[in-house]
Amino acid sequence: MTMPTNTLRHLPATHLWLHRLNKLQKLHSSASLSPSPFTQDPQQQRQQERTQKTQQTRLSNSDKNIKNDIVESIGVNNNSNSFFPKRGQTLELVCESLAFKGKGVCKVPDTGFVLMCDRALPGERFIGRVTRRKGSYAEVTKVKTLSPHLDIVDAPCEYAAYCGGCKTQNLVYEAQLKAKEQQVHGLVVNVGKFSDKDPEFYSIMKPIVPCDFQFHYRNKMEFSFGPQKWLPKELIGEKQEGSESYALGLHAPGFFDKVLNVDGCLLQSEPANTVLATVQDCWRDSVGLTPYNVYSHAGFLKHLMLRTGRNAESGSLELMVNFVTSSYKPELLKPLMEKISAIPEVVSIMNNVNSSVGNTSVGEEEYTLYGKSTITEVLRGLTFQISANSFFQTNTHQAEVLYKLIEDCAGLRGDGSEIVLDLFCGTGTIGLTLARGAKHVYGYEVVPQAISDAFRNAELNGITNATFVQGDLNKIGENFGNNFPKPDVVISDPNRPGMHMKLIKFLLKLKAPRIVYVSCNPATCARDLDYLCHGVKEQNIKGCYKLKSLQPVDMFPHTPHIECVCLLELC
Ligand SMILES: C[S@@+](CC[C@H](N)C(=O)[O-])C[C@H]1O[C@@H](n2cnc3c(N)ncnc32)[C@H](O)[C@@H]1O
Repeated sequence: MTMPTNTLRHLPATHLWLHRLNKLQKLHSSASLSPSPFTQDPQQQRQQERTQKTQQTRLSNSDKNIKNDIVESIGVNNNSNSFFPKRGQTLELVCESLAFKGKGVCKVPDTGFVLMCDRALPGERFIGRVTRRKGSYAEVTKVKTLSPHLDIVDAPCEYAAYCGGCKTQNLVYEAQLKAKEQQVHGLVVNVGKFSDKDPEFYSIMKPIVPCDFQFHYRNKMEFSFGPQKWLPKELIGEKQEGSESYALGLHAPGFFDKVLNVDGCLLQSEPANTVLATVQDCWRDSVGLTPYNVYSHAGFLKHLMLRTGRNAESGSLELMVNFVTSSYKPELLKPLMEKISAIPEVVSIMNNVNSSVGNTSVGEEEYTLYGKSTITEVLRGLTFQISANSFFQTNTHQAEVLYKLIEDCAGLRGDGSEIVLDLFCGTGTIGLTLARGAKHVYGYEVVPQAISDAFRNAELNGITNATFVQGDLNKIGENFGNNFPKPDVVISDPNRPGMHMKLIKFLLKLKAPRIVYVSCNPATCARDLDYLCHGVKEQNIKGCYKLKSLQPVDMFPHTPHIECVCLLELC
């Protein structure tokens, strides 16, 4: 768990406003943070509330239930009679732990009512203002730190306090790991209903696997263009005009329309930072390169996506630069391309054209402007070709660790006699790494492009015993399972909502000897483990699996994300 010294290098505070901000923060010695780091005019505030309302109504019932379960996982059953937080009320609070989205958990003394606070760290004492009540808990905004957490460190990134990416850069890494481990423990006990009084519990729950590299670990970053730089409240007076106010950077936390201009990101590779700095240097001076406006839908540049891979033969880094634009006008990108293609690691410049009013980065059309259309990456000895929109694990180094754990849990005999079912297979990476020791791998995935990538990856690596099928695992019918033999091992790697009840029922009926459940959301993971092991009482369904091990893995230091690899064996 060492941090390479070069990763601690501070980005130079290139902007006057950042210099001033750093100074201001030092003066206030982290004791005086404004309720919101970003200014909001009333119209913006209303827009934010409307967006959040829409997002809330989109939450499915199961999402709502799991949120309540998560609050329970903090160890409190909030009784609404015990405490009615009023909007605007200020309270002195102590942050106890971190919960979903990295929010700090605090409890009202005496009643134990749960309050969640963004960017509050475990052990920190602060004054919080109640912003809204959300079902069984309320949200507070930090007004002033009274005493900081003991494990506080200087965040190496100058944008850390404002950017939506990193939430805990100012917490020493060991404390980040401890907080993540505690979060998983709470969820497994309270949502998963596994007792930590059981003598076996601590041999099942493994300590979290740290990430060797806490910076420069991301192989893919997406930056957005915007017509206005989003400034912290303290520095709003320094607003710039004209093209100088155009932004290229990361979204302010929770805002799809506000872009914090950044010159570099400590989570991506050094060559990717060189590309970003090169684009920042010249895009505002180039004629016709206007940023896309998410309200008026005018403008050309939508996103800049940077992917870092490795040349399979030489092992050297190679970079793909992908411009997402609202129309196809390659002549406008020419001046940028000339500068970027001179960077030795850049082997591919792509243009995804997305003319829809939505702000997604996948284009209806894709053009290769320079070099090749894919880059390669090596994982567990296999070579993968990655196109601009392919899904690939975003931390390659830690994916090696994760996939080794998955292989160990799968426990294939290696004699080529066993069948593997790889659910939510993406581009087939897990299944393909297991195919060497299996008789046949069957992968299921909803995205058609990922399925064609999986077939191409199989071919590239000379793997002939893998079949990939496109289909929605939330909509499986009675016939699902008729097209493949009974598996010896099921790998299930769903995205954040976890597994649909239809799939849980299918697995309980299928009764494969082993299930390796890989999860990027410990809350839905704990819920699904409960269903598979203890059953679903309301539906009179019995569980038939025993949890043998649960291994949290830190794939994304400084962010709230936690990955878990769980091994279940048929009782
Ligand atoms: C966490 S990723 C795992 C990808 C892959 N196992 C890997 O390690 O690279 C989850 C995958 O599930 C797919 N997915 C999401 N919902 C799905 C559904 N309802 N049916 C099938 N696949 C789905 C996503 O497209 C994504 O590729």
